[in-house]
Amino acid sequence: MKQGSQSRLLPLALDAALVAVVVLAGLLASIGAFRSLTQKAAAQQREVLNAIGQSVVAAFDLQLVRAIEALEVSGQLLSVQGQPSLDQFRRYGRGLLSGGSALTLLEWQPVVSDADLSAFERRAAAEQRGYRIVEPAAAEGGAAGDDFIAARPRDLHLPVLYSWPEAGAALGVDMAFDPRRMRSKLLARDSGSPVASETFSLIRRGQPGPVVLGFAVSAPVYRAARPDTVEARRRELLGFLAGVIEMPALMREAMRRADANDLDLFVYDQDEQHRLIFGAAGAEPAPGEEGDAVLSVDVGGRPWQLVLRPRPAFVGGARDQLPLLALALGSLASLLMGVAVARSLVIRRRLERTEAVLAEDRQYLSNVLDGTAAGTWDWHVESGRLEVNERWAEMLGRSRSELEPITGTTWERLCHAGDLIAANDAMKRHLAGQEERYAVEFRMRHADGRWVWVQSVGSIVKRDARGRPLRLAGTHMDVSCRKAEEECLQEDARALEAANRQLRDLAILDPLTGAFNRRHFNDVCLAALAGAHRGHAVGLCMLDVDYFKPYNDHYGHQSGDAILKTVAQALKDNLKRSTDALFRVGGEEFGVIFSAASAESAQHFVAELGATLRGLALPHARSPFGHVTASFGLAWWAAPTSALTPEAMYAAADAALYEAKRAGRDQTVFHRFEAGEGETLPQALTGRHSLGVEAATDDAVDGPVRA
Ligand SMILES: Nc1nc2c(ncn2[C@@H]2O[C@H](COP(=O)(O)OP(=O)(O)OP(=O)(O)O)[C@@H](O)[C@H]2O)c(=O)[nH]1
Repeated sequence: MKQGSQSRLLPLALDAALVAVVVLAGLLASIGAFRSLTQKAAAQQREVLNAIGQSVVAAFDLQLVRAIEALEVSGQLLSVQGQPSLDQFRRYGRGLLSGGSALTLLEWQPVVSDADLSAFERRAAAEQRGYRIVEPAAAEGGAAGDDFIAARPRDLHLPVLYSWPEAGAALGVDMAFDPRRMRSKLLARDSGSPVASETFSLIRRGQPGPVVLGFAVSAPVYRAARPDTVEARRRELLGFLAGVIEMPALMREAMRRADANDLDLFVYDQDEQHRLIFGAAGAEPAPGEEGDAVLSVDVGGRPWQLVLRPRPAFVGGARDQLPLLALALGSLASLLMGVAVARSLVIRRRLERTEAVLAEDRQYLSNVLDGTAAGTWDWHVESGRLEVNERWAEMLGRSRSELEPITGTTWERLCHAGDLIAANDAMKRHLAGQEERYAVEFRMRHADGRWVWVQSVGSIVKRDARGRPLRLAGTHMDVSCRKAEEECLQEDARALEAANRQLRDLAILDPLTGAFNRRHFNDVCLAALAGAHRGHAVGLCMLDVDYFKPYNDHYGHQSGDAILKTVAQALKDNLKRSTDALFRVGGEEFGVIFSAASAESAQHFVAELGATLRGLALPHARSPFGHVTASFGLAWWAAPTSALTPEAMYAAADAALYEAKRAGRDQTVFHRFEAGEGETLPQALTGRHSLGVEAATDDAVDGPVRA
């Protein structure tokens, strides 16, 4: 039991494992496709981001480049011209700040030594009223208020002498106060080219409001055209033409572009601890995340890093749904494939079970066929092919291989010609639907030459779409033994019938002459009367061979028998109708019952009998007539009724015979009875003329009953 359940569970477990493998493989493939598509989508997204990034950079880079180039050119020009005058500077300012430049402020910052500072301040104040050289009171000089103090003493001062526009400018502020500002300026001095500062809070004296972040691009101005060496540049430095750029203004267009694309923009200054110098409002500045587009820009010698971070809207909008779709469809397909595999496995298991049952049935059928020793046949109607088992051929003392190819013709060739028609008829009746089963018995030729009786039973097992028979199958049984038994039985029956017939003949026939015996007289007489009662006349003729005793005595008993036989045969030959009958009622006495429509025909009939006997001319030495003669007593009833009895008939005919004997023999006495006459036995004869069986004795054969 346990082993059985294990053997059932094992295939189930294998099936489940197979389904799991199929589903898993499908899911893995889907995940693989998802990942590859996701990577592809991410790459595409990066490309899009980079393209947007380029556009964002382009939004401010050109302005910057223009501003820096303009500052450089102006710086070089001033290097040739020397210190600019106020008017000259204003012209520069007007020119540089117009035409889409990123610059919002232009300053002239001459180099002033600490010793010259006071004189310089006085000269400047003479030109610009109230001019004072100051610096922010706090170290971080980004305040917009007036919290300024007189410039502290230092080796070198860089006071803003001119500013364009003047409003909000850091006029008079000594830029040397801030080492950070100075770092870029000194770099510019040494390199001979404009250098951007790091970003800082712009100084906007007298202009309250929010701190504005910006940076300055400082172009060095030398006393002569741009010196070749660093030492010469340091020595010849006249001052700086500084252009101020406000970050919000510079980045406005870039921001707009980033915003329009659902991107957050962050700008980092890479030179100093990766400082965020510009960021989208509300967005959390964070180190570069995966998915960010990072671009590097050179801003007047300072490396900036732009980070574009996709917002959820960008990710959602740009995200390709294909990977998710592929994952979903792949997973669904895997599950469906799993279901399909499971279904096919279930069907296969079911098929296996069905096949096992079928194999069992086949084995059972084979056992039954073996047990019954039946041959099987399977007839393919269209091709005529006949598939048979080995037993089918063995029945005929042959093997299948020696009969191959086996077709309907093979069967016909082996079948007895006398049985073919019956077999074919049975087949036709079954094919026509007249009989539910094809069942027939026929003989088939055995290899040793004898005939084997075969019982063939079968039926249609396959039809085409239109119901026409395609295949018939059935069995062959060797029924030779039964047939032989039947034959014996039939022979026995025939013998029995013959014996019965003989017995019946013995019972009703006289063994010597073959005429009906006396016992049967009554039956025949009654039958004749039954016909007579339907309105026909009837006659009974009794005849007795004359001088028969002397014949026996003279010729011997055997000759006497021969005479009796000859006489009986002659009388039988003269009978006219099937209802006419001859009897031997005693030794040499015969009776003839016959129909005769008239008295004349009855007499004629009897006369013919007499003539026939005479015609035989049988010699009789002891008869006065010289040959065998007989006396006839004829009784004829014109219209007998039911009252007429065999006894009365016999008595009447016998009486006539007696008269014929008395009258001299070899003659006929005729008694004619009209309607109602001679139908009852005269009282005196009652009991003496009974010819019933009980009255018949062997003694009676020895001599006629005489009245
Ligand atoms: N051979 C032979 N003789 C028989 C048979 N039956 C009866 N007989 C004989 O028939 C004879 C009848 O003799 P009868 O009755 O005297 O009559 P009959 O000699 O013919 O004289 P009538 O009838 O008066 O002419 C007897 O001798 C019987 O033995 C038989 O079956 N065979």
